[in-house]
Amino acid sequence: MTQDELKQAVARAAIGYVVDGEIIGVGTGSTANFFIDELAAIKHRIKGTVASSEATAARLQGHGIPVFDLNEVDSIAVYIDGADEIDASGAMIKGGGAALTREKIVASVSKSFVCIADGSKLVGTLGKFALPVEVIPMARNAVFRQLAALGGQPKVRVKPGTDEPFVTDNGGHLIDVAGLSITDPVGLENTINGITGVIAVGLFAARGANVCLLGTAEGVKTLSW
Ligand SMILES: O=C(CO)[C@H](O)[C@H](O)COP(=O)(O)O
Repeated sequence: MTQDELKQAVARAAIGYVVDGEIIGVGTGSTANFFIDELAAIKHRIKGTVASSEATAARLQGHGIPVFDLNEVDSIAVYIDGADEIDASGAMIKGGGAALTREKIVASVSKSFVCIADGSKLVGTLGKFALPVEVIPMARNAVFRQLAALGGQPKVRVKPGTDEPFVTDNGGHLIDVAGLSITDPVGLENTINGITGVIAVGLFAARGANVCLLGTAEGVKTLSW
């Protein structure tokens, strides 16, 4: 099976976690896009969605699926999203698609987090994928120096084909930190959250996944915490 077929399989399996009549939180990225396309077929069963990025909102709306502003919503039944890496405890690195801050916000008000990922995303120790950190633009270099002091190799994410910093949906800049071996995900999440100028770090450990639907050649495996 191709990686896209594995992503499609977990996206389809995630439909089983959609709660009828409720608001569903929807993540960002290629796996989440497969999920949105599956959700379109059962859109009449849900009240609507909250999107974790402008791109996700546009895809949902393109399917005629209602998208609510988070400020209009009291609670979200389930949040369904991909990951760049997930470990055996359900801790994740996210933000390869630049949506980490809104993903973290939507996940934080959701009753459960269902991670959908192809099998390549399951790792023993987080950190092979460079850890994204969203920062306030004026603090970019100050945060960069503090991230370097933690032992990684930070790099400012740029707009494709330019030397200009990439700008997120929130107007933030991104620093991707390579070379970290994250043996204490909750501790590192707290440490990076404590750096002034950081908007959010793409470590989802204090609040990790409750379920992971993992696409493998042998079928979709379910991990739960
Ligand atoms: O965190 C994310 C976006 O900010 C995505 O969930 C993550 O990058 C995985 O993407 P994909 O499903 O395309 O592999």
